[in-house]
Amino acid sequence: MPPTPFAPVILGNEPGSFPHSVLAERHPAIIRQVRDAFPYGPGQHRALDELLKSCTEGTVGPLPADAPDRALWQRWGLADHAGRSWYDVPWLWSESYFYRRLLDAVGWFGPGAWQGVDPFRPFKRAELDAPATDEELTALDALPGLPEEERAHALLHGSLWGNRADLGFRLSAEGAGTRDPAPALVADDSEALWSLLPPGGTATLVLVADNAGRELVPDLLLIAHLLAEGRAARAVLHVKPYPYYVSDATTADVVDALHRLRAASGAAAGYARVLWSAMADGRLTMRAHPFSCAPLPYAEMPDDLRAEFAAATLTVFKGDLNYRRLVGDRLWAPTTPFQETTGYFPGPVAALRTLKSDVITGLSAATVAELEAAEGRRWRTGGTHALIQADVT
Ligand SMILES: O=P(O)(O)OC[C@H]1O[C@](O)(CO)[C@@H](O)[C@@H]1O
Repeated sequence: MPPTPFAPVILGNEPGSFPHSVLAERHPAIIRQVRDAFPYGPGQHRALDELLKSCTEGTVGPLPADAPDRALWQRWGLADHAGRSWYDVPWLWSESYFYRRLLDAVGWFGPGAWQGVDPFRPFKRAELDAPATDEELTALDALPGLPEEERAHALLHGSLWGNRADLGFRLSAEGAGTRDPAPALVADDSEALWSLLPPGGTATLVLVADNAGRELVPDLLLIAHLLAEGRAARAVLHVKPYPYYVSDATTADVVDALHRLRAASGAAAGYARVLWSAMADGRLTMRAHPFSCAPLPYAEMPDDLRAEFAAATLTVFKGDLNYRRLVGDRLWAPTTPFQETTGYFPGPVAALRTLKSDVITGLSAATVAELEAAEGRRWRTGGTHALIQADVT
């Protein structure tokens, strides 16, 4: 076996760093926004106050004694991290635990009247209902006349750039895009990806979703195209079992997105019909595995999930957080081959991601030099660059 490459795990304890700003500024802002969005009672306000104090100045505390997932979290690192500063434990862990505690504070896990009320729903709904979503759905009407390969390319890129909450259907150069051209991809293994999904094949595609709203809609459109054109015989959409990282997609968000598509006119409604019937006959299924919200890299996934990914023709991970979990939330040298960091993965795997955190692998030295000369470190976190990477060996 080749030696496992090493890179330091990212922590949030360096003032001035991006991870530190997420813990020190973004998390308090999220608490403020959630508090403003709901008519919570005194108990919830008190719990939010306590969380705010704990996550900014305090230490990681235990889960409530009756939490249904207490044993799971103990195994996922709570036993080791309890009592330590939120800044000194792995950043991925700290962020995940923040969302878990936020749900406790607002009563998501119940019992009680607030059980199952998603504290991020107003933000997700607003995005789905925005006029920009209408524009993006209308843009689909340009697709039906195009050759299949061009439609597949446009929808793959729509799903990729949807991670920036921007469908941006970028048709090939001669296509009818009205937006500014997308910045060049920093890595593009799309040929390898397509090689596993030929038209008329028998592929099983697993798509590990990221955000709801304007990312999930183009993800669903891509799945609809793959099923309709026989590039996938079956698709499995992995969503989160509970609200997470503000906008991550849950089952309820998929239902909302499908309703949004079904209510649209033109080509969008046609895609909705494909999806609706694929769900009815079992060609499209959903999974909400507990590990989807785990504070751990996928290298530590449980056996049942490993078996599921092993059986797929291709697993596609969407978005920044899933990328961090796929390759490991570490400060890799950017030229570390992607395939070296995903060597543990049990089947062919691809990532569609816009760059929103420091983690990066698989770039050429020339690309890194170019990005750094132009932008310093900003290209890593600004969400203006994207990649399609694949390990299909
Ligand atoms: O929605 P995405 O693409 O997973 O991005 C979520 C991102 O939010 C951050 O955690 C910051 O909160 C990123 O670094 C992270 O990976």
